[in-house]
Amino acid sequence: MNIRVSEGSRMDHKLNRLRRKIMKAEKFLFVSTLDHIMNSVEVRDAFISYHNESTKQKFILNGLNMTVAPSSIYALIGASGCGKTTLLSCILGMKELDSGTIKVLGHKVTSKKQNKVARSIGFMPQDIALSPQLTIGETLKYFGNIFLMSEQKLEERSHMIKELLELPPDDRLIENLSGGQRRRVSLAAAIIHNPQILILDEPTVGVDSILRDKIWKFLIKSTRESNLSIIITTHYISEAQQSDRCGMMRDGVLLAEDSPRNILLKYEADSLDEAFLNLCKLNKQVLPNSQNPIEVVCDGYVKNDIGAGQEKIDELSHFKGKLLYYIQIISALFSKEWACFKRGKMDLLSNLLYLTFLSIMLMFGPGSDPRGLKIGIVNKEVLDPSYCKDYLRQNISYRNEFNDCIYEHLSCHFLNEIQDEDFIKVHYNNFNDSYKDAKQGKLIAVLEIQRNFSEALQYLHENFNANGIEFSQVGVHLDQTDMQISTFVHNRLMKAYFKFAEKVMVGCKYNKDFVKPPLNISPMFGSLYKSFKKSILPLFILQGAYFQSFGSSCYRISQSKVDGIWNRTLLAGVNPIEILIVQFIFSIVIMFVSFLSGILVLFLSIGITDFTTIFVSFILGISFCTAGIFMSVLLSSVTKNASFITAFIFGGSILAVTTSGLFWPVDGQPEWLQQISYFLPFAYTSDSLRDIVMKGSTFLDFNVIKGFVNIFFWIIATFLLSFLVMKKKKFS
Ligand SMILES: Nc1ncnc2c1ncn2[C@@H]1O[C@H](COP(=O)(O)OP(=O)(O)OP(=O)(O)O)[C@@H](O)[C@H]1O
Repeated sequence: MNIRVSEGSRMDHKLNRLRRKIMKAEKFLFVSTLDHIMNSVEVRDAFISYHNESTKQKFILNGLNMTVAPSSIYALIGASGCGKTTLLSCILGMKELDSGTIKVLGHKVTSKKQNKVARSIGFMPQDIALSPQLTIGETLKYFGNIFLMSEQKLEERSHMIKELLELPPDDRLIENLSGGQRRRVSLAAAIIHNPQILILDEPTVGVDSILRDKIWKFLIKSTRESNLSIIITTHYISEAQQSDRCGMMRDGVLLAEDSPRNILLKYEADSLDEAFLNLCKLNKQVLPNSQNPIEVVCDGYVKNDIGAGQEKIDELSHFKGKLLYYIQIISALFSKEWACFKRGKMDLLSNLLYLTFLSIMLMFGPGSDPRGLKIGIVNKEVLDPSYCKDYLRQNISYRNEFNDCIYEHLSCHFLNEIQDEDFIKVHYNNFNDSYKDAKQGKLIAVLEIQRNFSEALQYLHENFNANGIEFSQVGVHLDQTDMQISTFVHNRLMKAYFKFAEKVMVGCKYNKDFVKPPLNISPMFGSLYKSFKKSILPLFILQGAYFQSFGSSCYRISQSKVDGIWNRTLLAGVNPIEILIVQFIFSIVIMFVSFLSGILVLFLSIGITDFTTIFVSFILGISFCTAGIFMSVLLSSVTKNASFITAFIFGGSILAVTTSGLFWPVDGQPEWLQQISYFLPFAYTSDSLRDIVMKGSTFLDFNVIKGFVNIFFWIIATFLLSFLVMKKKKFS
């Protein structure tokens, strides 16, 4: 029965007929014993389809059947796009079949349930799927740990694999390796735990022929010495000749599945390439739902048990308990995160000190008075400014020697009250010149004082007659382009005028309250002039903290999905919740440091030193960061698209500024927007922080409670939604 077919030689017809008879006999023997055999992998009537742009259904697997025996190498060959990777994804449970069944080591595979035999499988995807910031040593250690290997076994196996695959030194970073070297590390990660089933998606691409030969020898030896089964896809059809069984795939079906020897015989070919070509010609007319022309012939089947990795879990749960299992997995995940994080020094520093930088910027930014603003002065009463200077130098009194009020050059007194540190005064002879400069942006305002300003003021004081009041008024022409600046100019000029008017009143022995507005404004919380920084800057830090926690956690999760390490970790039997717990701990520790340092720097610099205020603000902020991290989990479970995530973060920060009342009170919004603002997590939290800082509110105050309730609503909502999304779509 063991007839050798040397490559290149042609069989004569008689011999071929004889061999076909032998094959039929083998097939008969196999079928009669098939019921008692447990295959490593069984695929039955597998259908899977996608809808393309024109919403036409396209079958990728079209009623496919496949059988992989234990202790064998199964080579899956076929043209690019025929569905090989899709089939492997279904076997691994990453994709769900539309219909049909897949069994791995006797266990039905479904993408929704945790694969019971996950730790018995080793998978090398087509993409590298490794963390570029890890070294080779760290990568192998990571995979060894998540496969629950003991230190000693990991050491032994790493040593053997590194020699076999001729890997570069342990401390070389994956990102600095060549394409071929990366593929070899990826293969090493797939075989490190000595799996019972090995699924390799084009492992020999970019590997030189000598090493390729070495890898094949290793695979063959491994299958002979243990009950390891290997499914390997390859574009090098000649490689498949070394396999025990070969599946020739086209348009989602296996045209043939047999040992290479039998395929050569059956299709009267000298090489598998030729056999594949002959097969394709024969099957040109195969229709989408037609019977699959599969041929099942198996050699040397043996009864099999669940793989070594699974035994290890059972052993572990028996001896050490679930807790130890979690500690091992969580610490493996944590070590990997930390190794990646500490390597990016800039990333580390910017993450930890981001809010401190922001606080320092804020100390000098919003809330400080504008400096160096220029105002134009058109003083028609005293055109020459040096005359005013001389006059004030000699005469600062408002009364003469007879104690009479002097209504003379009062414009000089008024202009003197405008502080030089507030404004630079530029004098003009006429309004038109000043207007031209204002239009070019050289002036922020123009003050126009009438020729008979002093007389008009005297007339008004003595007669209380409204006629001619316009001559006593200073025309203030404001550039309203910038609201903040024009409000500042307005306030400062009003302040200067009231000071001047009060001095005139006192000087002339009138009641100074006469010129005061009839509203006596005094602050209940905060102080009249110094509240702005206190009321607004903590909100900047709060929003900054939210978007830092949201953005950095989102980036880490989606990057692990893009790198492929997310899928590979899940395929090793790790639960997504376990990965997310580590991500959460990692992010919250970073935020703890970043937010604490940021808030301390800011609060102390703006004079908030009360411990309770700092403590309550910190707890509110950290809870808010937690909501940000949960939001990132939700977003990254929906998509790993970097441009969408970036747009979401930027859009979200603008939304936060708009709806938090940071720049404009929420009460100023239309009612429908107010409802959105109070639903989103920004407005109530900002109100709470304002109250904590300005009124000294604590956890028991209503507004603060509202803030916390809003935050916890978002934490719970995003957690539940992420859970639901991940239940449906665990793999990226
Ligand atoms: N999510 C999807 N939506 C639509 N079409 C898809 C999707 N995933 C895969 N396909 C299509 O299914 C077909 C099979 O893809 P698959 O990756 O399994 O091919 P393959 O045989 O592994 O190819 P290669 O050898 O080039 O890797 C391809 O035409 C691919 O474009």
